Amino acid sequence: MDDLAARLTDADTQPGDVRDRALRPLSFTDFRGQQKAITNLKVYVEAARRRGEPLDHLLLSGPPGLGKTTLSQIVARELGVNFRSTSGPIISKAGDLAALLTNLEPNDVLFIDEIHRLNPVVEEVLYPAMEDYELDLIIGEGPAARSIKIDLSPFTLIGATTRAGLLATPLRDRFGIPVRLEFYSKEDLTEIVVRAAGKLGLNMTPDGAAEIAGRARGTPRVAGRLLRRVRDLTEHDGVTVVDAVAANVALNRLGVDHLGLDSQDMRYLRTLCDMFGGGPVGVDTMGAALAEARDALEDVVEPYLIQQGFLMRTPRGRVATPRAYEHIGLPAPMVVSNSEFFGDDSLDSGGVGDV
Ligand SMILES: Nc1ncnc2c1ncn2[C@@H]1O[C@H](COP(=O)(O)OP(=O)(O)OP(=O)(O)O)[C@@H](O)[C@H]1O
Ligand SMILES: [Mg+2]
Repeated sequence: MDDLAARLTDADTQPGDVRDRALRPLSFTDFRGQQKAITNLKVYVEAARRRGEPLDHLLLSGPPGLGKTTLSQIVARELGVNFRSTSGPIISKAGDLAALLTNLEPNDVLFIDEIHRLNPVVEEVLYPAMEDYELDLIIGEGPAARSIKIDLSPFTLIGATTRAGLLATPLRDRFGIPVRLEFYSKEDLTEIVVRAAGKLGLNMTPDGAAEIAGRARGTPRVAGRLLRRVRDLTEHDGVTVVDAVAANVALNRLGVDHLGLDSQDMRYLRTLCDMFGGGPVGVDTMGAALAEARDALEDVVEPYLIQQGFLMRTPRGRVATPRAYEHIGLPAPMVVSNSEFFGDDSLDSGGVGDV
């Protein structure tokens, strides 16, 4: 396969994405989608600002590229406070966190990205800080060790995570405002693309934007990346107005089909349906057939195929759905019984190595 890490359709951030910063919405008004979450957040932010108090601690969770970092910056800006940013794996010692916290001004936002990757020792320090704006630190070692308390300015912690399930319960419970970001509708993504095209100075029709939105896997980061590539290709071809036809031509050249599947996805589905009769087949076998690591398939290729109903993970291995056959233009096999899909009860995932 081509380099999985450099896929156009990958929701995770890539080195080229730094240019996206120019496209970042800077206010609630600029931010499209996530209607429910935004409506509530606006009310809380407004209330906190009016009272001159810090906003309650906010936990943003959801898949990569949906706007957690963007939204955190917007919240700080709308609150009119400083935005200090760090990330779970960077804070290795309690002292590092203490330094960050003691440098905050009243009501500032401290943003901790990938908060599920905080060191447990650091996490312990965070609890009293979040609850009472107090630091409990142990200075020294052995008999000379003593504990000291330091008062902190009131602040708002914004945690972001793609894996909310990995957060320790005591930490999760200390966030007054949990917000889960959802995949974007095609309509919202279309608006996002229209706006971003405007910022890039690209003459794009709403139809053209909708073509990109439909293939962006519900993810603004992917939409932005596709938009930039479409701009490159159409500019090169001397296209002055990017309408649906022009966008379509460019996207097909990029190898992203109308459902957002790229050549790697198609190769996965063809291998599963053609070579292995639609499964069930173990993921290690799929990995060997495609010359890919199991992890890469599980984390990078399969989630979107499952979400789109092309693939099922069963105790006996991967199984293609009729929709997968339809999409790659092969006749689906006759009826497959339930037991074939779900395997035997005794074959629980623990018992089968290659699932
Ligand atoms: N609602 C939105 N409207 C417009 N652009 C958006 C929106 N949400 C995200 N974006 C754009 O998508 C890109 C990715 O957003 P962001 O970095 O905030 O995602 P994230 O959830 O923090 O991802 P990760 O989990 O990888 O940290 C950014 O370039 C941002 O400008
Ligand atoms: Mg982020």
